[in-house]
Amino acid sequence: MYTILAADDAKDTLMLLEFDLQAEGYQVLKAEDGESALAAINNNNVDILLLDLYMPGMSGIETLKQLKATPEQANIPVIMLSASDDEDKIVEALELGAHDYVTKPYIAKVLLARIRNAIRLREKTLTLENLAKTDFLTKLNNKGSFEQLSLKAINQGSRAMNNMAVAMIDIDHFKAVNDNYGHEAGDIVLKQFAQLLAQTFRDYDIVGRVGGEEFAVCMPEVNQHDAVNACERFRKAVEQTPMELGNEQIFVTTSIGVACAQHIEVGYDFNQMMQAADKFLYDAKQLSRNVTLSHPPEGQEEIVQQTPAQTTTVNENHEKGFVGIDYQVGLSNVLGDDDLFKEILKMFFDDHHQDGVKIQQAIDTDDQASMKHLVHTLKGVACSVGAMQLFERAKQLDFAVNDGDKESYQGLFDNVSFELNRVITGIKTELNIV
Ligand SMILES: Nc1nc2c(ncn2[C@@H]2O[C@H](COP(=O)(O)OP(=O)(O)OP(=O)(O)O)[C@@H](O)[C@H]2O)c(=O)[nH]1
Repeated sequence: MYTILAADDAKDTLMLLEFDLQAEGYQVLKAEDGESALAAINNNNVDILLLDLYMPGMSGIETLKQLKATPEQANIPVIMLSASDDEDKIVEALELGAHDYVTKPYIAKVLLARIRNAIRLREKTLTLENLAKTDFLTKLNNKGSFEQLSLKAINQGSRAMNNMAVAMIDIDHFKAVNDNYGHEAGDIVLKQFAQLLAQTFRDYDIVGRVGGEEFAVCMPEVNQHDAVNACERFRKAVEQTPMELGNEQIFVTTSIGVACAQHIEVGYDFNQMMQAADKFLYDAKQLSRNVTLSHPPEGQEEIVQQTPAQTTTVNENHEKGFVGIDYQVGLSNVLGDDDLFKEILKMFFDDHHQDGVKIQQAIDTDDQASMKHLVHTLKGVACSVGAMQLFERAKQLDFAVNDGDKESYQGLFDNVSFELNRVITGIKTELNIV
């Protein structure tokens, strides 16, 4: 149902308008001066404003100017009502952005037709506004809209609002998803990830996609403890929720940085808070990934929530046993001794679950010797436990290391890391390692 606000100082006109418009099924709000009209627009979703030119206090022209100066309200169509034939005023109103004008006493049939016209404009404008605010792929708020809504929450709620938290959320090793499954599959993962994000947070949290594989949540009225808990709930949900890629399911993980502020006031620098959350996200990526990181509450250690292993994993073989491992190949290497093979897998887990972090460090510090040792060892043990995909990927990186082809290290390593995470998580799950 459309809501029409009628602003006129003549009570009889207001009554008549209410009667005619309600009969057509519109919801009608009434204001007797410009100030009350603007207040009513602030507090309601007004679709059309019928605005008298001459009112005591704030005139129709002044009210129109203020409305057009408020970005979120500037697109509400305004139909001026005028008993005068002051053509200059009517022209002025139209030039200030009024959609139409109607002379009083009005003819109901004509006024209703003009309102229907204005409603068509309103619908088109709302559609365009929504398109401009929405991320085309995930249908979440885009970056601009996320920031605008968060600022609005600060400025609207500031009198009552004590706390606010912002989380920056990034999918781990997303490039490897694209590389291994294709860009289209990457898009499907982004959509499902976004859906999970919108489902997990509260309705009044503001959720947006702020970069390629980067998302953000603004949580009004939340203290740090609750914000970190909410993010942890989401991080675990991601870890446990299969992303459906047609015949295949893959699992991804996510890293999260959370920044909080207390005693939020009008004009609070939201950008600063986003930057702080971004910094924690960066630290989370450096630390291990699949982790939520936030600043310490007064006098306490940094808040880190983490599961022991990263869990970027694909589980298409899950029901068959250890993910990413050809069990029969590994088993045959120990002459079919099942218990011994499981012990070896446990040793593989103990010795190599941090290899991803170590190799990344070696790349970052250009430590060729460590790189060579780590990759070569990983390649060898991957083969001996039957992790054949991991073996193939480590082999390619090993070649590049031997050739000193540094430019390709990071790309090849991302593939190794992705596969290593699958294998490590599979072993952890199958052997119930906590
Ligand atoms: N499919 C798809 N991929 C995207 C989109 N936007 C960005 N990407 C990809 O996201 C990847 C981001 O990779 P990186 O910034 O290297 O980060 P990452 O691989 O997620 O690794 P970490 O963040 O360090 O864990 C790039 O490969 C981009 O091409 C998109 O809309 N669709």
